[in-house]
Amino acid sequence: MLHLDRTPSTAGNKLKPDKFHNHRLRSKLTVWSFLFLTVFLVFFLISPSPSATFRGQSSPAFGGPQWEKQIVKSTRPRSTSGLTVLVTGAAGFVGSHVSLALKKRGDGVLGLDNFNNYYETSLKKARKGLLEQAGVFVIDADINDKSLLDKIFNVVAFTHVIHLAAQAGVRYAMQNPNSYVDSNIAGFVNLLETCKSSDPQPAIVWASSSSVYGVNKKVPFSEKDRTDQPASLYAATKKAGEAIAHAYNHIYGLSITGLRFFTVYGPWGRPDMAYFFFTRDIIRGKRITVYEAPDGASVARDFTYIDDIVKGCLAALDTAKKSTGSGGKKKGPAEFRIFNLGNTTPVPVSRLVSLLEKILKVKAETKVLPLPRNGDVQFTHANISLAQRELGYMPTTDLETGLKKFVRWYLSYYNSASASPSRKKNF
Ligand SMILES: O=C(O)[C@H]1O[C@H](OP(=O)(O)OP(=O)(O)OC[C@H]2O[C@@H](n3ccc(=O)[nH]c3=O)[C@H](O)[C@@H]2O)[C@H](O)[C@@H](O)[C@@H]1O
Repeated sequence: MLHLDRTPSTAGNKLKPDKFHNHRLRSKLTVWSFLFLTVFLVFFLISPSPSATFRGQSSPAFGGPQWEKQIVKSTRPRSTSGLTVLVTGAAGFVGSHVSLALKKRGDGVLGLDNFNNYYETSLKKARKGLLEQAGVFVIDADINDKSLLDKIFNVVAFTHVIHLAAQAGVRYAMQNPNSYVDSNIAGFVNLLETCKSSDPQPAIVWASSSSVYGVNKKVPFSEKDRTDQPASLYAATKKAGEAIAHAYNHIYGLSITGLRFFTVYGPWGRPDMAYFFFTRDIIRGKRITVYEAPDGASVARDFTYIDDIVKGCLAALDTAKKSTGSGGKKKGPAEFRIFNLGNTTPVPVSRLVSLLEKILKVKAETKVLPLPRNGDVQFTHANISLAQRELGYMPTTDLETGLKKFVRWYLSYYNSASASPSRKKNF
């Protein structure tokens, strides 16, 4: 309040110069504030937002001679007839198995994975550990990072790309729809953009899904059946992927093979899948929810064991014809294929539960609920005659045998995980 006391009580001539001075000061301040705001706005507009960083900016950590050396070493095939393959989603379930199988038979392999936290990242890191032991270098990056992809393709002339990076899971799409669009559509387009511009263009094999058959009633599902009735956003993005793949094949001469996987399970699997969390919950004595169809009919899946899927993936790579274009220009028609990779023996979910009870020797606490409208379909069943004919694909593992292998892995992985930090068991 003291300053108020010092204010002249009467206005007079003495006030005039002050008034003038104050006015100039105010204009100066206005100009400077305006300049400051402009600079701030310009800076704000040109600096990348967090989502832009996710969608396309390259991390400065990538690059340099040491990094390139690791890539070259990892992608060098053992013999001149070997493939040079980029595996996206390499720290994922199918990706890690496929990467190891390729490396084991002598192909050159580079892995790419964004290690997102859709499920426990420690499991993804453990898979990466196995790949590193086998000599596969895995880059921690997103398929939406265009400049990173371009950098990798500048270092290596890939003969093949197997694209397994995706946002998986049918039910999670209701919680996080954008994640499906980012990975399964935007990310796929980004990868195809790099592939189409590269010289030579690689042949591409990628993971579609049995879910594209949606609410179809005719079984077994054949590649010729309609796929325009998806029951989940996940299925819709996989169907969109198939359409996008066709466009890139048509315009740029990319050789593309889509594989419709049917509920793949096995060791090093995905914790978001029913067989995996049923096992965990049964062991812990936690109640599991088993869905049944509204009319009391069973809900069934054509569960397919991981080793069978890996054989299908390798056969798809080996039989893929070369892309015909180069540097973004088509030079002739290129191969476009789609195959079902299933087991051909649908099993009710109730049977999955009783098999787990038998293997674990624990009675499951179950709650039966009608199949909710959350993206799940009532049944899947693959007709695999096309894959049989063209790829020599023949699944050999029934659900009980596969689940035994899964449970053995599960117990050893999680027991040793709690006992020691190193979980370097072999596949
Ligand atoms: O075939 C495919 O393409 C898809 O297979 C699986 O999807 P899904 O077959 O639904 O596998 P789970 O989520 O493991 O469900 C298996 C079965 O268990 C049932 N379920 C699931 C969860 C639950 O709490 N209770 C239950 O009975 C489901 O209705 C379904 O019939 C994968 O999660 C998808 O990523 C993949 O694309």
